[in-house]
Amino acid sequence: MNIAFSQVTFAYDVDPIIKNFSLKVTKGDVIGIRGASGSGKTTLFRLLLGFEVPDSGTITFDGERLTPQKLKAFRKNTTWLPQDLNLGDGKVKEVFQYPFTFQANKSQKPDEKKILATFDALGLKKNIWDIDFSNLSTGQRQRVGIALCYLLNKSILILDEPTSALDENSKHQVENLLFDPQRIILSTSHDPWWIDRCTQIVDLNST
Ligand SMILES: Nc1ncnc2c1ncn2[C@@H]1O[C@H](COP(=O)(O)OP(=O)(O)OP(=O)(O)O)[C@@H](O)[C@H]1O
Repeated sequence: MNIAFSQVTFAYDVDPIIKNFSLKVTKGDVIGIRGASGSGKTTLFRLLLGFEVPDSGTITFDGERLTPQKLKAFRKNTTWLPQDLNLGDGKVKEVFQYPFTFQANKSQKPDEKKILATFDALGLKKNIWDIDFSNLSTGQRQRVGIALCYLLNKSILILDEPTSALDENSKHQVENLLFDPQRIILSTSHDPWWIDRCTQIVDLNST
């Protein structure tokens, strides 16, 4: 499994946000993208997921360009965890199940026991099960999102600042749950702890 950006340039308007950007990623890689606010970190993910199209250059998955059909296969293998996850209205026990109702995720549907064991590993208490997702703290929402990433069990993870609201113990749990030699992780992070654990660091300030 591999992903490659080759000489990718992209502008929303006139000035390119991404200029001649190249990156090769293979199974087992944990990519840490850092850069100032507005340097284009989220834009890179949007290009990869096909929400934007490069003005020039190519993005490939397993050596093939991301045509609409290839993109479908790519997204099926991918979970994107945004920095401020919003699972919608409802108690955690309701909204957490929602992604598992999608066709691509049905086979991974966990039972309550497995979900609560994952929550426990991330230091989330059982009582959050009955709390409205929107009433959770930022750090709790982030850990619920990490639990979701773990249980969806996809081979590509796109993580936006995955440890920004976590204490050190929770960070170790994230590493235990998500790092996998069979998986690609693409992340943005300003957290030195996380960056230290990345196999490749991309600095958008210097491109
Ligand atoms: N849909 C859009 N239309 C026009 N400009 C956009 C759009 N989305 C983002 N931009 C601009 O593109 C630049 C890069 O934005 P992007 O969100 O990729 O940065 P970022 O590095 O992820 O920032 P942050 O760390 O603040 O999340 C910014 O100047 C932003 O204003």
